[in-house]
Amino acid sequence: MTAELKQKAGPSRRSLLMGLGVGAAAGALIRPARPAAAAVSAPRVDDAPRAHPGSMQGRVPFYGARQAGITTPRPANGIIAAFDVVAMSLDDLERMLKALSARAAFLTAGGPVADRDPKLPPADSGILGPVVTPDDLTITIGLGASLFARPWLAGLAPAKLTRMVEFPNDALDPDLCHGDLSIQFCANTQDTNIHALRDIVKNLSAFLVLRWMVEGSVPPVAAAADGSTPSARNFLGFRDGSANPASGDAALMDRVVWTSAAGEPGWARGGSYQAVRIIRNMVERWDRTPLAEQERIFGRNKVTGAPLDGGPGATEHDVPDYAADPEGAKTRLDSHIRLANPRTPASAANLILRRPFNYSRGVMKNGQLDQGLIFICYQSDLEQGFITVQTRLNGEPLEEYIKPIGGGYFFVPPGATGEDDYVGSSLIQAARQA
Ligand SMILES: C=CC1=C(C)c2cc3[nH]c(cc4nc(cc5[nH]c(cc1n2)c(C)c5CCC(=O)O)C(CCC(=O)O)=C4C)c(C)c3C=C
Ligand SMILES: [Fe+2]
Repeated sequence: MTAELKQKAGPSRRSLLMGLGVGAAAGALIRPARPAAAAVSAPRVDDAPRAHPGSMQGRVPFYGARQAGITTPRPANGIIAAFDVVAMSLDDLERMLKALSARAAFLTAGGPVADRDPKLPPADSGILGPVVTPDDLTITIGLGASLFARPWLAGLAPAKLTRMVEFPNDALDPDLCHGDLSIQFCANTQDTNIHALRDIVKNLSAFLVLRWMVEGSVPPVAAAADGSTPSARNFLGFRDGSANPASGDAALMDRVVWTSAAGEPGWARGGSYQAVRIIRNMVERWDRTPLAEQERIFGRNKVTGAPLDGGPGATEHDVPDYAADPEGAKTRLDSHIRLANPRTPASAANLILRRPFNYSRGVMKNGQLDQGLIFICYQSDLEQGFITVQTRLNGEPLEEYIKPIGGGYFFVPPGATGEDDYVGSSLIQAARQA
């Protein structure tokens, strides 16, 4: 059909879609015309999707003594992916770690992609266009217990790294568990994370086989003045992260998050243990549960996030006084926050830094929403941290509404200090000297 004929035939499908929106265009074909007074405001051509309001130029340095993505502010989007490593020797592993660090350094810094040669597959997926925007991307690399089963890494496993075992309320799906290596991607937009994942999958295909991955997000919030990540609501509607230790407090992070030389192989100093749990939420059941019961289960006010023993002006940052409530009249003894952190002198050793994302993956075969929490936490000691806290939570009333289905434990090695270094270099050196 010529352009002239097209014009005579009436508005094109493209102009209908642009001017009215897909739903309105489809509706116009099947619904009777509405009276003019009830019409919605006139469609405008500039109603097309808008660009992301942020500049996407924010950078979080990849190089540093510690890996980024742990105590750095949490952006709105995350992906956690686990891989099996194809490496027959220590040299292979070193090649993989060097290549992975090089890709991560580029992706987090951003810049133009390589020139296009029509005879070759494009160097870049093109998802972000010809110039990769850094978008506050962090790429955090962790190593699983199974990697340390390789003979050439014998005796070098981090002291507390184990394979995740099933807790009583778990229904672990083997296709969503464990892995030799984890990569946590965090950025302002999910496109940036997906671009980075695709880049790594492509450029490291000789060494890394994707095992499982989950995408998540949290409502965007600005970092606190000290660089800590504020709370954000989870899919049960509660503020999550209120009592997180302040990630902007370097001395606290040295104790809670980063491994010291004590009890660990020397190469592991300055790293952190990463516990990942994919926890399905039974949101339909939750949404039929009375508000007061929901609040008792967590031990916090749903709107303000304040502990239940607070007065009218209480805030989410108030510290509950459990000593004044020994019977649990205000904050139930089996409430989530009281079990997770009883706030005794002894339980100070079990602090963890949480960095979760909400996930939503459509509908399950039984017609229920597939939603939940990608629970990710970091600690200097996996046994004292996640494992002890989860053990205290076993049997909590919240279990009626949640089901852990996957995850794994990983050790995040110290960071790469510059372009001539790579994540995992201290491990490779230790293995060569062993
Ligand atoms: C083993 C560790 C934890 C798991 C697993 C976990 C799952 C989980 N948590 C929420 C929602 C909330 N958790 C909150 C506090 C909180 N949770 C843990 C640990 C685990 N949670 C800790 C250590 C704490 C802090 C306790 C404290 O110091 O007082 C809260 C309250 C607000 C907050 O501080 O973040 C909420 C809400 C869900 C939905 C969930 C599994 C799906
Ligand atoms: Fe929690």
